[in-house]
Amino acid sequence: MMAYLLKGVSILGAAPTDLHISDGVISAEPAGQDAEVIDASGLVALPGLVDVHTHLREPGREDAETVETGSRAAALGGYTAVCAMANTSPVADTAGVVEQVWRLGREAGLVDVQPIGAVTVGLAGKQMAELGAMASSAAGVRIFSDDGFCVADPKLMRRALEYVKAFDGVIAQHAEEPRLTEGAQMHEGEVSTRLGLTGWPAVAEEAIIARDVLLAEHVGSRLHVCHVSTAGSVEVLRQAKARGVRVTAEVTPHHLLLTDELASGYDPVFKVNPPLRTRKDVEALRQALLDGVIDVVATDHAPHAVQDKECEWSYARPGMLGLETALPIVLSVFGPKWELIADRMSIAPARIAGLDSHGGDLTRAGTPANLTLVDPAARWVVDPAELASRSRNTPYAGHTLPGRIVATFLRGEATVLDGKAVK
Ligand SMILES: NC(=O)N[C@@H](CC(=O)O)C(=O)O
Ligand SMILES: [Zn+2]
Repeated sequence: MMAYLLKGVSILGAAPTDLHISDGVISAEPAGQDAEVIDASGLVALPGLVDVHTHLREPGREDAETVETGSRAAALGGYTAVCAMANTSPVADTAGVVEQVWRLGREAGLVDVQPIGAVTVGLAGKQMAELGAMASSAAGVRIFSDDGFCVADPKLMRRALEYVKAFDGVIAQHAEEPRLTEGAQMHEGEVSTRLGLTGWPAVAEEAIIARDVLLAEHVGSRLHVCHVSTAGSVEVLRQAKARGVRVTAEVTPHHLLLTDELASGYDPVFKVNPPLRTRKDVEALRQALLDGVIDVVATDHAPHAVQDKECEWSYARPGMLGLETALPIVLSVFGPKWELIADRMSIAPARIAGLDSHGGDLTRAGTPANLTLVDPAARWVVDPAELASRSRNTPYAGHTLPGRIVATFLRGEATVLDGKAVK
């Protein structure tokens, strides 16, 4: 096993120090002659990023992404763990499928791939999937979600919340009241009116979150809200948290930056669920992340094949890439608030997902060496053709972003060095 000496690194923005990695952990002692020395002056070390919402598309849509290509994109983005959403084909609604995804993740060996299990059979919202079997499988599923679809039936949602309580699982809800979003193409507001496109009203998200925090409170179980996108949702969450409801929430980098105005050009790269909202929503989401009302940044990395994205707006699939641009976008929005970034992108998501070996304290000997090195001074231009993802649907093509991932380590082994994936 390789040993590393990161010379002059700044841990979370603190004064430069030497960081030793050996035997897969942070070490107090230099490893000796054999350690590979990395000049880390000017670089910031963060605990490896953890994404609680990634679409890897395998099995079923390997033309858009595979566990391996998505894992590589993740490592290059500074991630050491990703939670793979269940909306694959077949759906990850049995122990067999989640174990398959988990095994493919191990084989790729670039990040820890933690499968998310479906809440309902086939994501159809009718019958509960075998949550217990997925939880006790080799994959050890902790998060369950029908993401892509909402668990709209309140009785099913209640039962699922009750069921996962037994093994401290969590239901991650894609909050969208389907009756309020029929035919929706974008956020309902001034821009949709001008463009003549059917709108996805904010209340379709807020009504489900309001219902679900009440259900979670009633049951005393854990709820996680996926990709929160509106100012009203933030207020519902703020009140629920103040009452002590066991709810956590995520926001995507794109909802922290982009607005519905971008639909005006009819470029489907900006079509996503939930839709890009207004400047007021963006401001509320930023404040909520700072306040901790929103716990984590999650990418909702949603790769799509060219034919599913480079077509007319109404036919295009919703979703955008996220893994390779998440940290730079967060850095561009908040600046070098490293403690905040480490908490919202590593420590809190690791806690939500139950990934105990991630999000650790890099100043403590014995912490598993899951970390990433960022060059905050480096700026780079996003070129979709250069991304490791198998898909090209980044909304940031041509944008100059701050912050380059220089190296990533998974249990002390480099997965990225000099900004390149090692395999
Ligand atoms: N976010 C998206 O627009 N799309 C996701 C599903 C989802 O997260 O809702 C996808 O799987 O493509
Ligand atoms: Zn979703």
